[in-house]
Amino acid sequence: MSLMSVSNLSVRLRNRQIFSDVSFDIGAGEVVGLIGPNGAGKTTLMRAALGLIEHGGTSSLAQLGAGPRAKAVSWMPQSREIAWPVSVETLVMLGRLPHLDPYSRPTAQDHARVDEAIGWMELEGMRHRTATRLSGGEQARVLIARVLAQGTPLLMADEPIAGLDPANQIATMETFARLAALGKSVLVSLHDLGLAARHCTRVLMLGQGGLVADGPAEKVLTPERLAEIFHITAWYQNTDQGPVYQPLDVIGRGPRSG
Ligand SMILES: Nc1ncnc2c1ncn2[C@@H]1O[C@H](COP(=O)(O)OP(=O)(O)OP(=O)(O)O)[C@@H](O)[C@H]1O
Repeated sequence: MSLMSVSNLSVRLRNRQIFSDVSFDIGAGEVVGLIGPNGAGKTTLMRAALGLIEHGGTSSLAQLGAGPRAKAVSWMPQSREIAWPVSVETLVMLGRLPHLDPYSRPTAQDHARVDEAIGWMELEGMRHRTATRLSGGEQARVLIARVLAQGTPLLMADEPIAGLDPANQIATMETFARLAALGKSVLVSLHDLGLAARHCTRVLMLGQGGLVADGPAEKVLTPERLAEIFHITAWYQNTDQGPVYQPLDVIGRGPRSG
């Protein structure tokens, strides 16, 4: 079953072609990592696929009306601003808005989804704290909980683990894997190639102008592509604890001194 499908997607911004001819499907049970250097167009691709910006080609999500789309996909943008000084619990409940009847209070099911999301992101101890007074990383985890509470089959998140400490980065990627085990899917942009290799079932690599590779990490993260697209070398080993990638050096610049 396809949860999203984009076909020949292209975006032009201010007379500059950001990417073109991007096509892929996401089925149930996938954690898809979207990688690419700064400016490659990861955010633009996700926003176009959601129908938030003008694009060429087709996207199944962009074709939905706002109501059905909010039940099909939850979206965590890169900006982490929390505008209102509400409690963590209230903020996570905002994820239930697409399901709430405007004239009635949240149901037991809404509360159960909020409790589940708070549990997944290990936020129980901060449930009653004011969200705007949390640290940047804590706020990010609350915002992830909000999209989890939305309970959609597909979650799309733009660099959700940026700014999280290593334990919370790993825990968040493991939460995505748990969602996939339940038949949901996640499309997540990230810069950490090691975490992408370890936790994503599939990796989409975006280069200047379009998609350059789509497949399992060990097939996508070849030395040639790391050199050509990311301008780095990396150490790779398939260990008994899974694949390990460690970026080593910038090609053409050599190690930095001082
Ligand atoms: N509103 C806009 N008008 C013009 N150009 C834009 C606009 N938004 C983004 N761009 C350009 O589109 C390109 C892709 O940007 P985008 O934010 O999608 O990249 P990204 O891969 O998400 O980058 P990063 O890893 O730095 O977050 C960049 O060159 C950017 O300058």
